[in-house]
Amino acid sequence: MLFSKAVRLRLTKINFKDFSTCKETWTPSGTTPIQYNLKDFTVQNEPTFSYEVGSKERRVLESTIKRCQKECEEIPIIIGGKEFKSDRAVYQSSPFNHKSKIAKFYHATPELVWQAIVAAKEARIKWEKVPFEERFKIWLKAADLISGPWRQKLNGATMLGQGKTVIQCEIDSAAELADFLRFNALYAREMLKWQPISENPSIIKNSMRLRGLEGFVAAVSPFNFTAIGGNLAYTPALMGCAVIWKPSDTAVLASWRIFQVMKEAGLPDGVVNFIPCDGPVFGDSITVCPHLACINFTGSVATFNALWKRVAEKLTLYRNYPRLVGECGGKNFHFIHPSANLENAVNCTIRSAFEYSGQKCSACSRLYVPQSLWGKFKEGLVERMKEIKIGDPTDFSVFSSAVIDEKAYDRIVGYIGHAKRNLKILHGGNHCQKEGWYIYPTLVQTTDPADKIMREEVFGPVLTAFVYPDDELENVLKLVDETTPFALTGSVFAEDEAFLEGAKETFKYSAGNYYVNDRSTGAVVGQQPFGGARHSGTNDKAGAPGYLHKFVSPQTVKQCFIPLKEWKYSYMELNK
Ligand SMILES: NC(=O)c1ccc[n+]([C@@H]2O[C@H](COP(=O)([O-])OP(=O)(O)OC[C@H]3O[C@@H](n4cnc5c(N)ncnc54)[C@H](O)[C@@H]3O)[C@@H](O)[C@H]2O)c1
Ligand SMILES: N[C@@H](CCC=O)C(=O)O
Repeated sequence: MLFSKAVRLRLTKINFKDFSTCKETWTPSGTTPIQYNLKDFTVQNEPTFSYEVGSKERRVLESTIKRCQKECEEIPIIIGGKEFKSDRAVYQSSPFNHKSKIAKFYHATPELVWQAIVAAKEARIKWEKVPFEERFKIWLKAADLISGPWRQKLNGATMLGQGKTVIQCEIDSAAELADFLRFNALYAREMLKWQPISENPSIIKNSMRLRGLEGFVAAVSPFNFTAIGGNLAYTPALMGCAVIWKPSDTAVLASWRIFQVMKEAGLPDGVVNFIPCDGPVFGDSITVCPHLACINFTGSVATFNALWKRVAEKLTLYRNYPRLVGECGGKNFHFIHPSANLENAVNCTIRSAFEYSGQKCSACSRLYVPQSLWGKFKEGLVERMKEIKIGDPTDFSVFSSAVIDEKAYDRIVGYIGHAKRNLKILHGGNHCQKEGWYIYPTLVQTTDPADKIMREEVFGPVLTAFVYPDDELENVLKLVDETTPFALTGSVFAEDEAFLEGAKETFKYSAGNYYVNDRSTGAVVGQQPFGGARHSGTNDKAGAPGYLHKFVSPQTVKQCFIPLKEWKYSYMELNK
């Protein structure tokens, strides 16, 4: 059965054939009802709330957090709408209080992964026939649920599970997630409008239909952005694919909330299957299936390379060439020109390097400052770093919290150890794992611009500065471009227009998201489509229309209305 009883009841009230007149209203609690004309809807970025003391949103979030902290929620594996468990129980705990378990879940066995593939393939047959307008309806409803009644459930799960402060939750699990759903529905609608030319449609009619990918899509998501998991799993579904979604172990609760919202919005069972699993077990299971149509991945370069290699080894096994969409790591730069506005550059650097403890793929981790500005720049950074409060994010006065888990803690501590032994630590360098995985904001100075700390992704609150002689500007620009294999984000700070023009050319391939006089983080769906090339990924730009093309296999149809009465060409007759 394609739809649950509740969804069937809802669908019978709506005439899906006449979308030019269909206006449906959803009323998320506490928000103004939004009217969508499904043929011509427009969308806007979801505004973020302020969480002032005494505000309604703050009260609701605080009570959600309390409830969530009291229970350790049990989360099932979901295959074709049915719940499963395995004997491999795993717990998600708060990074800032590793004794506090917030969720118990189960790792799927290879057998369950295969069962999910079968369920997805079956669900796809019916799902692909569901008209796009009907899919848009589900997506827009889900976005409204996220803006309204589900907002704090998502924010609470992201705060407790991934250690994000309220503003970091709000821009991720509320705004970015709702934006992905609404903007992708809009982009899909625009995509449908394009049709090939039919010079005389009464003789020949050309058309193109957008088919979902044949087989199944495996969505594999990282821990650090709740919204990215939602985009990875549900954008292929919007385009008619069926998905098995492996969330990150350290973001399971927030990912589960997305799954619940999409179900409530009316997504039929089996279209997206929720499969928590050990990473390599999942990778090995999906890559031996001939029906693998796409891996939609975000995470580290090492994991994406491992998956790519597995697919390459099995290439002749597959019915289709699997599409590999991968957004990976970064080694993002802030380049300060002598003409820069110092205060802006310092503030932007603090936010980019230390918000969410540097655990954004876009976080600034290498800084280039001219000798002429270094004294004041360093002073400005250190002054602000002393003011940064690190702690439990349920205390709304903290700027950032602990890093995600022990593995991340050990990796970052390793880089700090390297800096202590070989470089100069200007501020910070301390860490403590007693209660949570705490690493304090750290500023390092290196005289070797090719040191490993300038080349490798640290993914923590460690910023390394290289001070360059003002008269070496051109060489340093080239150095910035050539130092690392990554090309995700980068920012240039300058008031000198001629320099900015030149730098834009030098850095043409150094960053997929290039910023001028702004921080290297904080891309907004629809405004700064996100992704990088080189080893930062396949640069398919989440949050832009082109992304959707990865999940369709278009079919061109030419229909002829005039029978062919002669097989010979006329010139053949003339030459007889
Ligand atoms: N470019 C972007 O848009 C973007 C966005 C967010 C995060 N990132 C990157 O993600 C990384 C941080 O996230 P992470 O620590 O969750 O990354 P990760 O690579 O450790 O894990 C990502 C996902 O892959 C799974 N996994 C691990 N091994 C696997 C395997 N062999 N087969 C299949 N799946 C496997 C994990 O369980 C997880 O769900 C950083 O490198 C960061 O830069 C990039
Ligand atoms: N899109 C986010 C980064 C996502 C990766 O972690 C930003 O622009 O800061």
